Amino acid sequence: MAAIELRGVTKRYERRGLRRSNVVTALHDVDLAVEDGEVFGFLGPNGAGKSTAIDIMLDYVQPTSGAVRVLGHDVQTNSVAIRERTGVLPDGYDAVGERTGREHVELAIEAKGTNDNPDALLERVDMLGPDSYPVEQYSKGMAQRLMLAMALVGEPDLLILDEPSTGLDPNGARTMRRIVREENDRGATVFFSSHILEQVEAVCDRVGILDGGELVTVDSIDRLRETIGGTARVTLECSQVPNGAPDRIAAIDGVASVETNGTKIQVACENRAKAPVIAACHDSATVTNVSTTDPSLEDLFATVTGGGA
Ligand SMILES: Nc1ncnc2c1ncn2[C@@H]1O[C@H](COP(=O)(O)OP(=O)(O)OP(=O)(O)O)[C@@H](O)[C@H]1O
Repeated sequence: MAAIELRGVTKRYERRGLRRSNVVTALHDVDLAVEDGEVFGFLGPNGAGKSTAIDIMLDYVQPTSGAVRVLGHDVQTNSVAIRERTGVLPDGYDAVGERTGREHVELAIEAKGTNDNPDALLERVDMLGPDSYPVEQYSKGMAQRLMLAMALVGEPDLLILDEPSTGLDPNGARTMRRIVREENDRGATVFFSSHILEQVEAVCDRVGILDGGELVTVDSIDRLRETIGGTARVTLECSQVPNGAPDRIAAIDGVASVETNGTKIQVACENRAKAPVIAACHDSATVTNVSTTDPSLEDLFATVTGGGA
């Protein structure tokens, strides 16, 4: 079963300007199915429509047209049933008020009617300790960790995390990745949007890339690498770079550039050309070391969206 299903979803907003108003299409005819048990990463440049799509999944915003089902329910007629089984980390949460972090977690437990242990939840996000003072004194990263603890209440079947790494230091980002994996191992579906491509690459089964309101691609990162290509790099260290080797490598289909530096040959090429490059070098020299890097998700993102990450 699909945990999240969007069919032909379009969302238009009326944007009121100082002089005149116009209509913005935030999502255009989006079809998407996130399977039960997946970790799905939702990527896209600023203004691509990611938050709008998430708000529609949570029934905070209604689509102009199209249908949305979450955990088997229609979001517009059954949002209460969905929210009971979903943990949400909203984008840009502003921690205000005099309640402590622990009190916020207790309220979330009460609202969901579960018997979670607040200390255990706070400990999972490394917030046991700073949990006892008012959240208005929290830093951005602390507020983000607290929101994550609240999202985990009740072992939700679905976690929807909007830009979960916002404000987190590297330790916080690692905690976030660990929790995403633990929740997924428990059986939860995790859907999260992010600009931080390494985060997505580290934990996601599949990614969807949204650009200008259109879902331009949905695939596993490995398959995206294969289909989109991008630049791989091969560095070969030889006892001595033989005459003619750079030219022979440059002639291989898919090779973009060849540079030599002392006993090193550095090659930029398409993924498919890596093996022939290594073989050509082995044929003509004694190779002492080979290292390769795949095109990064950042390269893929730039290729798909026609810009930078
Ligand atoms: N309430 C609103 N009224 C008018 N336009 C809106 C509204 N909310 C979003 N938009 C517009 O819809 C488009 C998509 O915005 P959205 O916030 O969904 O993008 P996003 O991918 O989440 O961006 P970011 O990565 O910057 O958070 C943008 O052009 C934005 O200006």
